[in-house]
Amino acid sequence: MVTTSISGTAAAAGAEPAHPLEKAARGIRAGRPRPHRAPETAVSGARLLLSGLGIDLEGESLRRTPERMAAALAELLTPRPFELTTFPNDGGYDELIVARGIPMRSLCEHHMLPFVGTAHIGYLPGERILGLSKLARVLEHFSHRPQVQERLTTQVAGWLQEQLEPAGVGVVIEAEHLCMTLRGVQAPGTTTITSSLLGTLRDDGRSHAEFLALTYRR
Ligand SMILES: Nc1nc2c(ncn2[C@@H]2O[C@H](COP(=O)(O)OP(=O)(O)OP(=O)(O)O)[C@@H](O)[C@H]2O)c(=O)[nH]1
Ligand SMILES: [Zn+2]
Repeated sequence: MVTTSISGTAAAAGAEPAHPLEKAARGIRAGRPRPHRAPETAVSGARLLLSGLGIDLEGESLRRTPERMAAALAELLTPRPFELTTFPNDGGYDELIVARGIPMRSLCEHHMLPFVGTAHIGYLPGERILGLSKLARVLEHFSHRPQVQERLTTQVAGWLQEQLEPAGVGVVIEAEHLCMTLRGVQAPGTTTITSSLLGTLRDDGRSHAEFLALTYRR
């Protein structure tokens, strides 16, 4: 079973906005808890960072921006808990199971900017098969932390191999790193492809080729 490893803490409430429409919107939202709150130290840090960059935080629109910014980052760094549901492989299914095109987003640990793309995750089953949604949940679990794409790819593959004990596992991720396309070298359109193949998918030529053919099909 996988459980949440990071949890947000309550941030200080922002000043009550003056505009009646905004008050009404807050009233509508009041029935449900804000999904993510960042610690006050993170809110203070965001305020300091923005001020240091010369951004004027006075005024209704920007007054709560440090709180929102810290909460947004907390959201991106907090995986949702889930249970790993598996079933007996009663039918003796022994071909590949591949979830293609799973959307992924994570934060590059060097710049704390998003990298965004798709993942293809598959395995060759052993004694048990996995609830299909769990392939996407495992990806989300390892995406919600400061990451590099290579580590994310190997963590997802390694974890599935360890927990499910299949005959083989394959993970391919293709992502755009905003730190590379929006800033710095500014190479728009560049995507990075990483892969991790374990067990039969690594060692057996036919399985290896079949997995890559399935994942690279457009
Ligand atoms: N290997 C790897 N590198 C990454 C990943 N995400 C970002 N990077 C790179 O991390 C490197 C950090 O390099 P630095 O030279 O310290 O940072 P920088 O001065 O901002 O570099 P530029 O991005 O080239 O402007 C950059 O080359 C990024 O492209 C990733 O997932 N994997
Ligand atoms: Zn980066």
